Amino acid sequence: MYFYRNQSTNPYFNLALEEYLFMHEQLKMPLFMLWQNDNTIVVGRNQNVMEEINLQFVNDMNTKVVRRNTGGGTVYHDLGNVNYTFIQEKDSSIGMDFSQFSVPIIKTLQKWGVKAECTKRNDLRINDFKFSGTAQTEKKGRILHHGTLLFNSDLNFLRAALRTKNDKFQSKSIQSVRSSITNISEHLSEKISIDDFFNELINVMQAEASLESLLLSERDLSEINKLVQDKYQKWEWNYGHSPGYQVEKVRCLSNDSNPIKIKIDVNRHGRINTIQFEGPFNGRIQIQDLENILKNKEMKSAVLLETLSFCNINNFMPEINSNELVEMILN
Ligand SMILES: Nc1ncnc2c1ncn2[C@@H]1O[C@H](COP(=O)(O)OC(=O)CCCC[C@@H]2CCSS2)[C@@H](O)[C@H]1O
Repeated sequence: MYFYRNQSTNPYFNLALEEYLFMHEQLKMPLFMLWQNDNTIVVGRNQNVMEEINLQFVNDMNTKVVRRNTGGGTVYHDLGNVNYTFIQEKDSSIGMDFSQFSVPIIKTLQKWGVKAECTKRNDLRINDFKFSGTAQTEKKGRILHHGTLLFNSDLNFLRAALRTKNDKFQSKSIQSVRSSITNISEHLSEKISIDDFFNELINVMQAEASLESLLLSERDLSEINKLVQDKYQKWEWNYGHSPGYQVEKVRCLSNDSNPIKIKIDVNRHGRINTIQFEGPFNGRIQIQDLENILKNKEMKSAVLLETLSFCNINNFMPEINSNELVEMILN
């Protein structure tokens, strides 16, 4: 089996690398890769970012948001979380049973006296608390199966980043399955570092199949970086790609305690189909102008701010602060 210890912690690069390894015909298989992302939310292919994350917190904390190619829910990664990826030919023995990929992880934890179990959804749990989520995809007779391992992540940060408001969403997007979570390190009786954990996992894998290091060429790296530029760093993929949705939310301006109801219909490219404001502005002709001006604009801070400044909203509706309005629309 080929092994790649990916040292990059940049999520855009890492997801591009995974896609490249999976799609590249000439690369060698089966492959096992270990990697980490620094401070990142990773959403599933068919999810709506706006429905899954606390955008305000994520922006304030400079957390990156990136969409992956596999289905399933939203997870948080930091340097206390380890990711693994298997890429191999799909033989008939796998079928829909991906539990075999958790065997090395369960064995590694067993060495330290920790009993982990694989659920029907292929989550890994200790005493019913989840520490690993997995997802997979298949193409051209190959499968990619990957998973997270919470070793000593910041679980409070994780909960805050994934905490959502009570806004009403309607969409066909896949919802995350929220669970009670735990870090592996909480269950270890000896002091074991994340590097020890990496090394033990590699030892266990080595005992199962001899590992040969995979080397990437300059050409591979330049193709991966192209994928970063063209896809993984782009708003269009990470935010815009969500299935279309409608959201209804209630917010207040800081200088007015009357609630404003905002109804937004967003298409599958992240653009506003229609937007309606109800409340203190009811009946004002200018609000209809505002609703029209916002049509077809991306649900993106810079675009909305530019639109509002272009139409000089503060001249005709001085009670509205553009920054505040954009926050209300997006968050
Ligand atoms: N890092 C991490 N590990 C395990 N569980 C997590 C993590 N972050 C959040 N969660 C919990 O899982 C649910 C979502 O569970 P859900 O089952 O909906 O989604 C998943 O598990 C997807 C796993 C994707 C794995 C990929 C591997 C490499 S790139 S990402 C979330 O609401 C939290 O309760």
